[in-house]
Amino acid sequence: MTRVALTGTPGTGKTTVGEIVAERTGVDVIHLNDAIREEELYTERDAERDSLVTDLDAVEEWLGEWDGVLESHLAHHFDADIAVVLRCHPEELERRLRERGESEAKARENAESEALDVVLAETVERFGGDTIYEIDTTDRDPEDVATDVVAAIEGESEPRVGVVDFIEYL
Ligand SMILES: Nc1ncnc2c1ncn2[C@@H]1O[C@H](COP(=O)(O)OP(=O)(O)OP(=O)(O)O)[C@@H](O)[C@H]1O
Repeated sequence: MTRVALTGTPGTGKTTVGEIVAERTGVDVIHLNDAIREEELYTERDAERDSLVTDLDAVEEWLGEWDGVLESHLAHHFDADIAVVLRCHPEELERRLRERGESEAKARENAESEALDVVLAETVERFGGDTIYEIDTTDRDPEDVATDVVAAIEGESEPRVGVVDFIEYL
């Protein structure tokens, strides 16, 4: 097994898809956001944003030589053999986040970040183009998206970047 970074803007479906991939393949999946809280891998609490400031070095150390699927919007900040970047049209992303109970401001902020390809750009900067599998989840079932992720993990599909253009949302 190798290490896979499963990343994407919040709401693109990483947790949902990660769980399906784990069930289908038996591969170990770490939901990093949970681990950061449970293992106290943070430097401080950001009271204003009601969030934790991740200690990237502490996470790196905690991960050690672990192999499996690392699922988080921060997953691409750590070493991995391949990166899978989930994408979602900003309008659908906003809807998903609102349905999940996020504030309008938070949903809008994430939708704008998705329109600007922020996570993809960060992932390309770290991984280069040859080990990234970008997958559009818009109008798709999580089960179908999981099938694409498994294909990427098992080396049955080609790396690809540049599959969406959401800039008109802005
Ligand atoms: N392919 C999909 N189609 C429709 N809805 C989806 C899809 N994937 C996930 N969802 C829904 O969107 C919401 C967000 O999904 P999920 O929590 O898996 O996203 P996430 O990327 O892990 O977010 P976060 O980074 O905040 O943990 C959930 O309510 C989920 O049911």
